[in-house]
This record gives sequence, structure tokens and C-alpha cells, in this order.
Amino acid sequence: MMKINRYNWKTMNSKEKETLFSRSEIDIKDVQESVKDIIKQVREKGDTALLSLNHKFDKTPLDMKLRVSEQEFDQAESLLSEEVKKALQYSIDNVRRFHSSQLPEAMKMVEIQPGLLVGEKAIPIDSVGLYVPRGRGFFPSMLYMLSIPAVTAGVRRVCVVTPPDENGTVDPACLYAAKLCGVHEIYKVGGAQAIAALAYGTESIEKVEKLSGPGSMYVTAAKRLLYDQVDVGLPAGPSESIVLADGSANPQKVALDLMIEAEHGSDSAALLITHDSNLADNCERIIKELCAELPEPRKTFVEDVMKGYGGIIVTDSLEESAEVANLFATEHLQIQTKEPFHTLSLIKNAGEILLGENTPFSIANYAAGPNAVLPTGGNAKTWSAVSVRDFIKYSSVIFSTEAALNEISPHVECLADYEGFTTHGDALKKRRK
Ligand SMILES: NC(=O)c1ccc[n+]([C@@H]2O[C@H](COP(=O)([O-])OP(=O)(O)OC[C@H]3O[C@@H](n4cnc5c(N)ncnc54)[C@H](O)[C@@H]3O)[C@@H](O)[C@H]2O)c1
Ligand SMILES: N[C@H](CO)Cc1c[nH]c[nH+]1
Ligand SMILES: [Zn+2]
Repeated sequence: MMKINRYNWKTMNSKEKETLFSRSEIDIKDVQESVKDIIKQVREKGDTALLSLNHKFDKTPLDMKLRVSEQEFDQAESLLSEEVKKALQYSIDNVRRFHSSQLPEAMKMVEIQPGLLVGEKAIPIDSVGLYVPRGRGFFPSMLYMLSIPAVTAGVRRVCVVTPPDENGTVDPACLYAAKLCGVHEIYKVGGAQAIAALAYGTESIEKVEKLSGPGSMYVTAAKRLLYDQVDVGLPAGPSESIVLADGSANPQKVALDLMIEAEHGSDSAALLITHDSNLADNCERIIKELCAELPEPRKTFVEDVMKGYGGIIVTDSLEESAEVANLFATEHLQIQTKEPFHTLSLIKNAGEILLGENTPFSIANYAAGPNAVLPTGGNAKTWSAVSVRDFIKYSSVIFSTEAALNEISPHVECLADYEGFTTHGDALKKRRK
């Protein structure tokens, strides 16, 4: 019989809270030592290590080519149905439209004091490496979610790494999506070894300035270990979601939506938070019925999540439900309450917030427009979804006239003296005529 965790917020003990709230952190810490060894191998042996790690973890032939060839790009198109190509084009159009709206002005200046102009110049990051997962699913959606903001930002070199299958080939939908997004440099390598290759460089993979992209615990552990070698981007680990609902919600829709992100893997989290125990009972029953019909491995993943890092939390009020959701700071949040826009005003921490029963997580995962690469593990307290801003940095720009310099100097000299920095003050005093 399937088990679904059921907690009452008031009576939950601190151990239960800690386990639930730290979710896959536990698994990531467990693999840190083996990931350290993978990084060492890639650093010392370059491509040779990549080929043998591909062989070990992804069962590829040892003599495979790491870079996707022109011929493979061309073949990919012929392997896809017209329906899939159309769905990709539709989704890419929406995602591109949304991300174009994020593009900042190339330069913005304001006159802070007469003759003192200050502002920021937006400069695209020179090279980025995008991690597109492939283990417990194909992720062409991740390819366009990452490539579109990078290309829109104007990054000069956008390259992708993604695990190959046993034949040493890459998912054709990923290759087709890459072509639509204008990305041509793709390497067939995944896991921690791909992250290490992008951070240090190998004979065939030039190192990058910044990484972006979600991944399993191996990918997440590698990014943590390499944060001082390369900008590792946002922490996007195993998928997680909360459905926050009240008694007005349709239990069938809540159950369906709660299972969406649970099917990513046993290390995912999916929580229903509600102050209506009838809704909780009904959802529990429906999830069991729906889960029984799922194909493997999705059935096992959903079952594992419901007895693992997921389940149902019953609270005393809508306000308390929102408080619990804010504490958890989930990647995906869906609100199915009578007044979803009012409930929205109670939310402080969530990677994305989907309002109402007609906005299931799936539409945001693939096609609504905003980015589906989102912070996990409680990082939604300070991080945002991937966006064009992830691929741009800003240089401050300052211009002063002589009159403005004369005006500002006494204040700066005073502060330089106070801090004891003689030459800082002299640069002003000694240039005055
Ligand atoms: N946060 C987000 O925005 C977001 C978006 C999409 C997916 N995700 C998450 O990304 C993850 C994708 O994981 P995945 O497994 O499907 O793909 P993945 O590409 O991250 O992992 C597969 C790779 O892991 C490596 N690997 C497998 N077993 C290993 C072992 N024992 N030791 C070392 N390395 C090993 C292999 O090289 C393999 O290629 C899921 O957890 C999903 O929930 C998150
Ligand atoms: N839910 C994932 C982000 O956590 C995105 C995704 C892609 N495909 C299916 N789901
Ligand atoms: Zn998903």
C-alpha cells in the first residue's frame, strides 16, 4: 500500500521538520567524496578521463567523439516528428518573447550632481557552459530555457554539455532545439565530469567563464566543489514543488498537480500545504489511485517522494500555510485558493508562483514563457529564476567635469583622511591648481 507522509504543522517535531526542509541536501552531501575524485580525474587526464567516465556512468563506447558533429545536427531533424518540432517552435517562441522583454538598456547614465554623470554599462559574459541533464528524462526544454537567455544577452560563446546515451549520441530534440536557438557547440558528456571539464578545460572543451543549468546530485555537488574556479550560477538541484490550497480547491486538480514535479526522481520534493483536512483526505486518496496507473519508473519516483521529501502538511489557517511555504522557499509554488491573487500577497519566497487551478506546473516547465530553471534547496530565499540577467554583468561608469570634481573633493578628502588613506586624498589635493 502506497504511503503518503501526513503532518500536522503544530505537532510536527523538529527532526521531521529538519528532514523535510533539508530535502535532497542529504543526498548531495553523500556523494561529495566520489565527486571530488571525478573532478581530480578530469583535471589531471582531460579528454581521456571524460571518455572513461562516460563509459563508466553512461555506458558509451570508449572511442566516441565528444563534440556533436554537423552531420549529427542534420540527422536529428529527420528523427523528430512534425508534431514535436511544432511544439518546440511554439514553446521557444513564447520563451524568447518573455526573455526579450528582460533585455536591459546597453547603458544608462544619470546626473547625480551638476557635471557628475554616473551609470552602468551592461556587458554580456564572454563564454558560458550550459548543463542540460539527461538521466531520468530527456530535457530539450532545459536546452532552450538556458540557451535563449544566454543568446538574448549577447554571450559570444554559448556551449552545451549533456550526457550521451549508450550509442554515444545526444537526444535529437535537444539538437533540433539548439539549432532553433542558434547554439552549435555541444559536447556529449554529463554529470560531475562535464562540470569539471567546463571549469578547467580539456583538450577538446575550452573552459568557460560561467556555468548555468540544473542537474542531479552529482552535478550539484560538482558545482559546489568548483565554485572558486568558475562562476557556477544558480543552485538548481532536484525539482521540488508546493501546492498551497484551501477548501475551495478541486482535489483531483490538486492531486494531479502535486504529482507533476514528484515524477522527476526519488530525490524530489512535492508538498501539499492546506488548512482543510477534508481536502487533504481526498487528495491522499486520489494520489494513490492516480499513482497506481503510472508507468515505471515514474510510479516508483512519485511513491518515493510521497514517503520521502514530500507529502501533506495540514495547518490551522491560510496564513499559516503561507508561512510554511515561505519557510520552505520552494522552487515551484502553485496556489489553488479561492482568492489566489490575495494569497500571492502572503508569499515571500518561491522560485515561481503559479496562480489558480488553470496554471499547472507543466505549462511553466515547457512553454508559458518565464524560465523553468529555478533555485532549489531553500535558495529561493535569495535567488531568482534563470534570466537574461544571469548572462550579463554591469560595469559602473562615472564621468566628472572639473567643476564637479572641485565640488566633490572636500568631502572625499575628509573621508580619505578619516580612513587614513593618504594617497587617496593627495590625488585630489595635489591636482588642484
Ligand atoms: N532546478 C531546476 O530548475 C531543474 C530543472 C530540470 C531538472 N532538474 C533536476 O535535475 C535533475 C536531472 O537529473 P538526471 O539524473 O535526470 O540527469 P543528470 O544529467 O543531472 O545526471 C545524469 C548523469 O549523472 C552521472 N551519474 C549517474 N550516476 C552516477 C554515479 N553513481 N556517480 C557519479 N555520476 C553519476 C552520469 O554521468 C549521468 O550522465 C533531476 O533531479 C531534476 O529534478 C532541476
Ligand atoms: N520541473 C523542472 C524544473 O524543476 C523543469 C522540467 C523540464 N521538463 C520537465 N520538467
Ligand atoms: Zn518538471
